[in-house]
Amino acid sequence: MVRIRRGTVVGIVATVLPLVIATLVAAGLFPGGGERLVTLFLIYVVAVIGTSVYSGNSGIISFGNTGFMAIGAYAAGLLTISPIIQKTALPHLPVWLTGWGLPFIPALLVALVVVALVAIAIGIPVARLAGSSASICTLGFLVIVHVVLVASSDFTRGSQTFFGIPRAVNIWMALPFAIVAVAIARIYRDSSAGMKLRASREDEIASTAVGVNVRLHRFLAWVLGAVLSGAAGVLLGHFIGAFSPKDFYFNLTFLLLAMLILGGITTVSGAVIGTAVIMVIVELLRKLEGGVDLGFFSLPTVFGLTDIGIGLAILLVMYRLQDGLLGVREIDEQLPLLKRLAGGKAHSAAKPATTEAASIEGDVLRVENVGKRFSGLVALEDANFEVRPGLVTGLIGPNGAGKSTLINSISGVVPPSTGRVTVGGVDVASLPVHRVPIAGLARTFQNIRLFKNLTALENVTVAASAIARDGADPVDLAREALFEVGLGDVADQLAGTLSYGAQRRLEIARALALKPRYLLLDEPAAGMNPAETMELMAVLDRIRTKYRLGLLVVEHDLKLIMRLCDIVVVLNKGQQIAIGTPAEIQSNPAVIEAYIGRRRSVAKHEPSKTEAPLLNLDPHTSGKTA
Ligand SMILES: Nc1ncnc2c1ncn2[C@@H]1O[C@H](COP(=O)(O)OP(=O)(O)OP(=O)(O)O)[C@@H](O)[C@H]1O
Repeated sequence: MVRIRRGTVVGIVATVLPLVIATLVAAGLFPGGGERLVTLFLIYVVAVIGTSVYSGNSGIISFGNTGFMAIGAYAAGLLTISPIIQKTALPHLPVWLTGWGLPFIPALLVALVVVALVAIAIGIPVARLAGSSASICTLGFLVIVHVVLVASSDFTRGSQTFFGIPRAVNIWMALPFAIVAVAIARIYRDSSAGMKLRASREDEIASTAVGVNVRLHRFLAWVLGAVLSGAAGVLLGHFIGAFSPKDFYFNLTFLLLAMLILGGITTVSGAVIGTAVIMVIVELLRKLEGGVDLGFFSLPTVFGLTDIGIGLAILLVMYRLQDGLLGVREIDEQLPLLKRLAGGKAHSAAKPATTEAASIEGDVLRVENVGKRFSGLVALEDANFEVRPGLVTGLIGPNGAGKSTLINSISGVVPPSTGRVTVGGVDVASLPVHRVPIAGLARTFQNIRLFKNLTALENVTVAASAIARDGADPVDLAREALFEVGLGDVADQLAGTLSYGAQRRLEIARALALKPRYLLLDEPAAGMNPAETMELMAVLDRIRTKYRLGLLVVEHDLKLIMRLCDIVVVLNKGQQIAIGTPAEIQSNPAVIEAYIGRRRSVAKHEPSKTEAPLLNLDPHTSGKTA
């Protein structure tokens, strides 16, 4: 079930209020031209929002939504066109399509079913793609729709005008559609599904690592956006009454994308603002395009002035504001008054986690003969060890030893070439990557991989919603995890604006929200100052005791490893060379040789460094030795 929060409702009201006011003003004061213009604006709002549901949340620019508008317009037009006009305009129409003459709403519903079926068929391959490949695919779809419409002259009159569509859409018809489109898009954006897709937009690998099925969510957004675009096409068709395939091609696509990008692609309110701004620019420039005589000065006709103006407006806005006029946050998340109405800052008084430990005794994480080859390079060979609940296992080794490769293999990000990883007997490698966290394994990354344009709370909520069951609210679970790492007070800040140490802890909170049995930490203290490292150690020590979590920690900071770990595994050049307690590892000749060998080769090139101790693993006296 979709939870609709107060903030979402405030956001919807704040976004649709200007639409309602514009409608009332146009209908009351400017019947005729003004009313027509605002009706077109409302239809464009539906169209731009259709594109934004997929493009804004996934970060993949779609050129294909205009294709869905065309399908909607033609499908509904075929059903609403009067049988008499149909006989003259489309004499070769198959019998089963003739004489329907349906009212607007039933025709709209049938057209939306057609659009949804096409979107489902196209969405299966499109959802598998990311970035520019997906964009090119949507462009291909637009071209195909155009060519099919031109070629299917029995149904569409080919490239000639398809006329006789009843003008069933006026301002009062367009307004509720625009309101519903805004509401659907905003509810989707704030829902757990929308948040997951936005997370994948920020970092696909990290989102998969917290249980997001990226393909599924891309697919859902694609179909939802297509249906909204289809509705916009039906509205436009029944507003203008006559159209041809070129009306739903590159020009319209460019116009809609300009509206979306200018306002801010990631927000619903940005889509509405962008639509309004571009409509104003287009109207002004269209008046100037044909030349204007001001009496003392006359402007000549400038061909293409409107398109040039739109292009310049985008350039100007992007130059100053990379994320569009509104940026990455909705209008109600920026204006203090609306923020207060929506509930303001996150309640920092939320209870710290009291949830029972998820660890189950006996569910050991076993790494059995794990190896990884990258083409000819053996990055890792025959790693064998266990991680037990409530214990901290350290993974150390010189640079290039294979530590990250091993963590990636265990967490499923890079499938191992040989061997098995099991949790309580379940083979982790046999699971899709996004199921690995649900099996009890969570991780952080060597280079911080947060969803930077999502708040701290949203970052953690994405993970919490992967495991929330029995009506548990993921937001509450996320707040608990934030408190656990001492970030309760910054819940509403964008992750990218947090300090480095806080970002590292936020990654841990995000992993913790998955309620894992095992937490894999890839260099959690990298780049931290001593105070931040101490704070981190306290957090790690607390959570492993509290939840009986099994921790596997990769670290170059041997001081931290010796203080924190119960068991240490040592890798060198892809081989597991030792395993034992910190004291055993400290006196292990193979380990000393691995580190000393490295120091010797460093010393050859940098003689001044020979004065540093070769290998000092004493937690009380060592510095960073690797
Ligand atoms: N995707 C990849 N393709 C090819 N080679 C890789 C890839 N990832 C890692 N390697 C290689 O595998 C070896 C082990 O790398 P890995 O990053 O696991 O080492 P590490 O112990 O984590 O090093 P560091 O401490 O510097 O992070 C290195 O030789 C590295 O160049």
